Amino acid sequence: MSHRVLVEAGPAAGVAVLKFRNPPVNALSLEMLMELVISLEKLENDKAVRGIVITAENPGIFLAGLDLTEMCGRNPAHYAKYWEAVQELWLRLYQSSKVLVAAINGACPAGGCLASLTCDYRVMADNPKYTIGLNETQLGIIAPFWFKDTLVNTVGHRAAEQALQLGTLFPPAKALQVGIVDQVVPEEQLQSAALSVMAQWLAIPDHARQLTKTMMRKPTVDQLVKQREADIQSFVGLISQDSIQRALQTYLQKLRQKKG
Ligand SMILES: CCCCCCCCC/C=C/C(=O)SCCNC(=O)CCNC(=O)[C@H](O)C(C)(C)COP(=O)(O)OP(=O)(O)OC[C@H]1O[C@@H](n2cnc3c(N)ncnc32)[C@H](O)[C@@H]1OP(=O)(O)O
Repeated sequence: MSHRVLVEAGPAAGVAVLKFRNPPVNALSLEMLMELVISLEKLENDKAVRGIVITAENPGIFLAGLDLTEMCGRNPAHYAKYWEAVQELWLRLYQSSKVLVAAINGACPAGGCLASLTCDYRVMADNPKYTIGLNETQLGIIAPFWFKDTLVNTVGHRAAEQALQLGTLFPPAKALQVGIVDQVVPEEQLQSAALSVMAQWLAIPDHARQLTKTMMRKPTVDQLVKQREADIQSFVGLISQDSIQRALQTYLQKLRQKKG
């Protein structure tokens, strides 16, 4: 049974809705990653499902990204296991044969942004409190090459370079301008807008759309597939460094103090 991921039949035939529900912030813990991978595998094998809307159960936070506590103060074996799960989720999402539409109803930093970038289309709620982007540099860490490639494939090289170096978190209107999201709609219309876009994509014959998607994405996927183990080792090496651990601890501390 999945606790952190809710899968519901959508209101339209052939559409499922996958909802994140991992309080307080929908961080991608190891358990959450594993549950997502299992849910996606089930959906992938379900012939009745042609499209998946991905959203958060509770508006406010779409996905807070990777769980920082999985990357702090753990041992190398844990880091390796965690990173393999992050890779696995990206591979499942990016290679999904289904139409994926992200209905972004909250904050969407780093790993959250990455997850939405694997979708075929992103609709974001027009709430200035919500931001989206790969903000890794702001944490003193570096987005791995396949995070970078996913962004480049979406917004182009120049916009990706600037966004990545600055670790920019874009509010909705700016995100639309840069092309990180495809559409911004009033918050109360988010789900209906996502479903209406889904209907447009589902009007295309599956096999033609799927082969086209594979053609577009395969070179990026192959880059990771051919060096998965090296990518894990590189992550473990970097994340274990004292300076990186200190940077992450400081960032977590800042998040916690923000409240007091
Ligand atoms: C060179 C080397 C390269 C090595 C290569 C490294 C590559 C790694 C790539 C990394 C990818 C990532 O996704 S890194 C993660 C990036 N994520 C972020 O920067 C998001 C940080 N979070 C936020 O901005 C905010 O929390 C936000 C999501 C907007 C929600 O704000 P709110 O005010 O509603 O809630 P908060 O009070 O801030 O948070 C509630 C609690 O959740 C915790 N929390 C928040 N985000 C968390 C997170 N991602 N992981 C764990 N815990 C988190 C807070 O600490 C609080 O804990 P308590 O105080 O204890 O209750």
